[in-house]
Amino acid sequence: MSKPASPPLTAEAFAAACNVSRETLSRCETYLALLRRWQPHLNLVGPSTLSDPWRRHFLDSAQLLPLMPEGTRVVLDVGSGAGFPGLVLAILGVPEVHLVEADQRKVVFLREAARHTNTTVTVHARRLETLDPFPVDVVTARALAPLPRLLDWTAPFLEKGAEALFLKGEAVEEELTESGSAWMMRVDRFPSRTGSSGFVLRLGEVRRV
Ligand SMILES: C[S@@+](CC[C@H](N)C(=O)[O-])C[C@H]1O[C@@H](n2cnc3c(N)ncnc32)[C@H](O)[C@@H]1O
Repeated sequence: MSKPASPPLTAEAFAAACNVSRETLSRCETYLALLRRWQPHLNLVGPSTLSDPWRRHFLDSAQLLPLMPEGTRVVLDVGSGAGFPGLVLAILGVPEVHLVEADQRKVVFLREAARHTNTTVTVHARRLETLDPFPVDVVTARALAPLPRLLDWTAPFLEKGAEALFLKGEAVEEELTESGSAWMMRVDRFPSRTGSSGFVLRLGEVRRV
């Protein structure tokens, strides 16, 4: 028998699960309201995910925070789209967040969402492959590319010592196997806290073989 679907996570349950203050939750609510307003025009996220946004987007993003190395200051989120996970991490207090997004219309949304939520982020309106590397502590990505391509694209940052936190689906083992011949790295997997069949993949000491 298949697992019954969980009821949608409430904003309050998200806040309790992630230890989010009332003020921070209110900024997340502002972000979600803007996302709902822009969604019909830009199709920013899968439409069905908006029936459970606190689980599918906010908890999915926020679960990365406790997996970051202590003292993390700078996060680079690649292929940010509507801002998941990067903008949520900035709202939750990561001091310096860089969002990389190639689609100019999504870039406009990201800048508006940052303005409406009073969040300081740097939005790089370009393809990741054209971004000159700079020191970052953590690289994040969700739904951008299969692992081998993701590693190629983010290597300039990871080979300088950054850790990766990639949100991955259930095919994570196949993706790791495909990457294995080209990369040496420390790998940790964490089952998604959203209850999906996905994983957070944490990679460190990434080196090309
Ligand atoms: C499927 S969406 C995922 C967006 C977001 N991370 C999420 O999970 O909701 C992938 C995003 O990556 C952007 N993108 C794809 N290739 C890119 C690249 N090489 N550099 C920067 N952005 C890219 C696309 O424009 C799109 O917004």
